[in-house]
Amino acid sequence: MRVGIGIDIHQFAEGRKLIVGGVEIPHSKGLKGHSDADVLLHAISDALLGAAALGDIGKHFPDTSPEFKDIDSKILLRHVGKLISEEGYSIENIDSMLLMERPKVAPHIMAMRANIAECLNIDIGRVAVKATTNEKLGYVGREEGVCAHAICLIEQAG
Ligand SMILES: Nc1ccn([C@@H]2O[C@H](COP(=O)(O)O)[C@@H](O)[C@H]2O)c(=O)n1
Ligand SMILES: C[C@@]1(CO)OP(=O)(O)OP(=O)(O)OC[C@H]1O
Repeated sequence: MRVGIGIDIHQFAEGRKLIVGGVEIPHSKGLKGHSDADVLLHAISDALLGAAALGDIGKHFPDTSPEFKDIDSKILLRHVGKLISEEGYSIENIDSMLLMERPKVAPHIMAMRANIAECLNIDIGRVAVKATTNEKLGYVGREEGVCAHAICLIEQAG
């Protein structure tokens, strides 16, 4: 068994959609990035790549490449899932945590888990998404940005 960790941070910006876990969440502002800035899917992608020692998302999807401009991060996560399975691994479980002051994401958690499970072709029961505010402290508390942490376990398939 191998463990992986991923952390991502994106800044809030006016005029952007707020997309987290592949779900568009109604809000006055969204997250800024080269891609759709899906902070949760990026943290999960990095955790999986880390578990297999395959580098990080910046290596696989450079933010200098026009190919990835405004890309749906579900496409990136699907690609990471494919790399993991090509290396002979299956995913035991993924746990993740969003640090986000606002808006409340609880109503969207099931949809996020379903998106992640679909991208990785695993059972939804293997995917957890949780959220906490930052109690108004720091950049998260000031609603300047969002942070996501993810960990995963993978194992040799078969
Ligand atoms: N963006 C968020 C943040 C939190 N939640 C949910 O609220 C609960 C309480 O958060 P605290 O930071 O006050 O502990 C938390 O356990 C989440 O279920 C949320 O939905 N969206
Ligand atoms: C996903 C990529 C590529 O479009 O862009 P961003 O949306 O800026 O995301 P980030 O988490 O900063 O790094 C990975 C990038 O390569």
